[in-house]
Amino acid sequence: MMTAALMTSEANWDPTLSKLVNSLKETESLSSQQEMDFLQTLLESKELNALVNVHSKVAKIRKDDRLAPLMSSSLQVALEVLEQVSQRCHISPISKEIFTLLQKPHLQSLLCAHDAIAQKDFCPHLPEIPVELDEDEETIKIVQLVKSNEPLGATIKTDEDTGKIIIARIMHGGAADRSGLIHVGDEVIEVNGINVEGKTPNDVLTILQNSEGTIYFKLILNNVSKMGQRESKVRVRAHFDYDPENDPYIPCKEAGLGFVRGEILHIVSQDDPCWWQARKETERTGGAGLIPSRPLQERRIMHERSQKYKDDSKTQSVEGSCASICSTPPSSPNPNNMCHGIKTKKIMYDLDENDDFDREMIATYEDVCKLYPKSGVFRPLVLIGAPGVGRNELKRRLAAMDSEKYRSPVPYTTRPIRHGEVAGREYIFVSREKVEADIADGKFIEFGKYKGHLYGTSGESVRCIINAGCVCILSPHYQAIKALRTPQLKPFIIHIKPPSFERLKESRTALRARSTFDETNSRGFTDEELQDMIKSAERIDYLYGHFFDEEIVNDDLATAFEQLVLCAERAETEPLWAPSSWVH
Ligand SMILES: Nc1ncnc2c1ncn2[C@@H]1O[C@H](COP(=O)(O)OP(=O)(O)OP(=O)(O)O)[C@@H](O)[C@H]1O
Repeated sequence: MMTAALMTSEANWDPTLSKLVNSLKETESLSSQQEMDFLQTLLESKELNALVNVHSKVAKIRKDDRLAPLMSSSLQVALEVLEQVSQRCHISPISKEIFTLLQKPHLQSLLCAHDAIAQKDFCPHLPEIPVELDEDEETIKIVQLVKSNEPLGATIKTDEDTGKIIIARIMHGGAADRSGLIHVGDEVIEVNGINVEGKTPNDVLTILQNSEGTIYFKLILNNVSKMGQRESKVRVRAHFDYDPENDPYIPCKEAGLGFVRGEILHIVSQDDPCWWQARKETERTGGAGLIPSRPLQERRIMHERSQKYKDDSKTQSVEGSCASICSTPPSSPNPNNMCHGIKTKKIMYDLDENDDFDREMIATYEDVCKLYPKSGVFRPLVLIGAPGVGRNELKRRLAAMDSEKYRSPVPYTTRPIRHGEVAGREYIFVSREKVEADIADGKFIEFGKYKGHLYGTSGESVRCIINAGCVCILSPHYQAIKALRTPQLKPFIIHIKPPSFERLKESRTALRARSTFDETNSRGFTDEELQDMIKSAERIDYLYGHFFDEEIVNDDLATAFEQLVLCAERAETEPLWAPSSWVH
């Protein structure tokens, strides 16, 4: 026979398939010749035979205990080891080697593939066989839950079309979720024997609040969404403070999750367009809470701003008086500059509109990932702060501590070279045309104008320092944050803040600080300048607070410097949260 001849000629033909083909002609129940032909073609196909062969081999290998994986989370373990050894890299060469090895993308991909196989992630995930339900037939279920101090972790609402009470959401990890008995979309018919038809969600809530011990729900199951909800892996950094107690629109205050700006949140569900479910990264156990979704929060901010602008236009705000932002020219790395009395001047940055633009930026949540330190490549340290607060003083001290390691780029200027200056030491002296062209090409990370001359720092000079394996320290004008915060530079940004007015005055007087608002640096700060410093710091915090990795209050200089050294060490050795776009 043709079939038998074809099959026996193939050395690796699966015997089960041959048997099936041979038994086909004996099958009388298949009356249709068309069906017989179809089956015969399928069973004789090379593709099916190859698949069956692979399957048999995998099944055989899986029986061999020696090949059983020891664990299915090797990548996770590797990342944990990475985190541990990262703190020891600078003291142990072995740790450093392990650190470099574990960072290799090939090794991580290998572990990832291993885990996928160990978790049998290759098995097909077939959809559940649908239960054939009569259209009119409803599945009614009595669910029994014991009331405790823990909230139920579910919210209800009135269905807009039917007016029935339905389960609106189940909080991840909450009591309802863990019970596995209640699902989104289930219709509530009775609570503790009380029919809820025609009642509002608040009525139902009152019934629940007044119940003691066991609570019975009579539910009509929603057959569509019985599948378990999967947790998303998204982590975000909150760019605003949120307190559910003060939110009149949250569907259920008790289910809300409050947080402050800068906290890292694990978003476990984004199913609802308005209310996400999240957990704090630092509190890994317990149920999730409700937070406003990004689109909802953006709409709220837009609304608040339009209200504020309306009010502002009525009462000419004093804001206008601090619209022009002052800063010193990018200071040179000349070690002589470490002494007081060097030329520090006011520069009027031509970026006032930019400042308004920053105010327009809608900061809600930023997707973040852990950024692991790379040996030999240091993140630039960026010191942001109000003019005169002490950024350059701290920068100079860091460079003085280890001048081989901590370096600042030499700024460019269009002003003529002065007596005693060395080209390339204090400044790189260039023509106005060149600076203007470079600014237009986006080559400067910061620039400003003073007495008709341009000053600026080029991105290239920053990259040179990084590529030389040094830590680049920058103290730019705060508007430079946007240009600096790129996946290429991955800066570690520190806000140097002034202390209270009293402490500011006391500390600056004690060390005979020189005012940077005075061209000749011949006097101390006036009270007004110190007040301006505090106001300016508040403004910087308002505009850019969400971008800061750390904050240092520059009260006692020695303490502030110690904190800066610790920050520098953290940036070098610890895996830290950073925008996802910097990691992927
Ligand atoms: N914690 C402190 N206590 C006392 N004096 C300080 C402190 N920090 C800085 N100073 C002094 O304050 C003055 C201004 O500091 P610095 O030049 O570093 O300010 P800056 O932030 O770089 O200002 P600008 O942006 O205007 O250049 C200097 O004389 C400095 O020595």
